[in-house]
Amino acid sequence: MAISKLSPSHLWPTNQESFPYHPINRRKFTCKVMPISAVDSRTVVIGLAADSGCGKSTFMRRLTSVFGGAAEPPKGGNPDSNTMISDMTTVICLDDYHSLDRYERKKNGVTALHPTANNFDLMYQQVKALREGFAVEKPIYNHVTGLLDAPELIKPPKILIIEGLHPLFDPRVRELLDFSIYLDISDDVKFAWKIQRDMAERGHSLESIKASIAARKTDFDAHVDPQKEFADAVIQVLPTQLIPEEKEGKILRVRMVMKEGVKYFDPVYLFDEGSTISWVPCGRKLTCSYPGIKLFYGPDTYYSSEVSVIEMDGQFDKLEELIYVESHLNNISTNFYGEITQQMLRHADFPGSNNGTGLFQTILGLKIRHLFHQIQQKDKEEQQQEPLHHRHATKVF
Ligand SMILES: Nc1ncnc2c1ncn2[C@@H]1O[C@H](COP(=O)(O)OP(=O)(O)OP(=O)(O)O)[C@@H](O)[C@H]1O
Ligand SMILES: O=C(CO)[C@H](O)[C@H](O)COP(=O)(O)O
Repeated sequence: MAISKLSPSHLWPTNQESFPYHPINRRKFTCKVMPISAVDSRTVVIGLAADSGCGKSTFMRRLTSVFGGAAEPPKGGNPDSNTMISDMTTVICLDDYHSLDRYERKKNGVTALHPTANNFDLMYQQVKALREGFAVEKPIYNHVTGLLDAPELIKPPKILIIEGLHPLFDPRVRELLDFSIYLDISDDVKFAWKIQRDMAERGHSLESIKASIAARKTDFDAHVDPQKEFADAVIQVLPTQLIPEEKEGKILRVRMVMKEGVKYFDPVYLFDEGSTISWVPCGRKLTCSYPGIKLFYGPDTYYSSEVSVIEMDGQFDKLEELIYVESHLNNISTNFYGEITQQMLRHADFPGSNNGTGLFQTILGLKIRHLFHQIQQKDKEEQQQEPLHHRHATKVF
């Protein structure tokens, strides 16, 4: 069936057994009513966009660890839940808003990246509700069976992270985000990572990996990639320029593009804010084997927005020596000298810990912590100015 002929009943599963109370189809969407306490600030919402296999889970592990406490699936819930909860954060996977299950997508010849296969109305309503302090019953897309399971209860956390293919696709959802990130992995590197994971860990053949990338390419280019224009920070992962023709993805050139003028976010800089700087730190204080390390910092434009870019090409030999580079970075929002290096050492076994992917993900984690505290502080000040009887109001959705 052509996509244009899909009716709403195809867009949302109506099988009562597998999905007993879908908020949109089975009943009017209601949220559990939760009182907003006088001292709590609202939920801060962060969006992380990337294609599948581009390092979202790894980034999430780095980010949630900055806030402390282990992130775990909801206790006693569906073992195939995609949600991760820690003391401060809840990470929800936007695959849960697929409106077509794997079999319906196949039947209709549509990929999970196409907007038709996703329920953006529900995504918007539920992210908005959580941001405003209401619990929601969110669907679960089961990656094992390819079906939509019964929903799970998500309570409003202090920090909500929505990660997946389309957090920046719908302008209504974009408006709800306090900060957004896009992981932009170049085709060569994406291919190398996919091969490494899907061949080595999942037993897929080279041909099937190539076919899967090709099948997704049109929808990726049309509906996922354009979201990077709207991100507050983009991490671009490219093959190194230190070795000519290197395309294996072993040595990476990683660029962090940071928009200017984003509320509560001051771009990181190297040595001198606003200057253009190229720096090879290898020498007495940093051990570098071939091909070495090169850093770059400077102003630029990105989709007509003013940005600052910081770049690192190459990788560290001794992670503890990262402190030397860290001491020349500014606006990094650390709580103490050496916190970036400490975080990187703590997760030395995560992919990308010896290069710019791990470094910039860690820095963004610290920047998001700073942004969260700033919003909290502002909420507190506003609440103190509000008359007491307004503060104890119970919100009804
Ligand atoms: N920074 C990195 N450096 C090298 N390899 C990486 C990096 N980040 C991720 N990878 C590789 O890519 C694979 C996918 O990473 P990860 O599971 O974090 O991605 P994902 O976007 O969450 O994927 P999916 O959406 O398919 O679950 C990992 O198994 C790892 O091999
Ligand atoms: O791009 C993806 C996001 O993770 C998945 O491919 C999408 O969710 C479809 O899932 P499945 O592979 O189970 O059909």
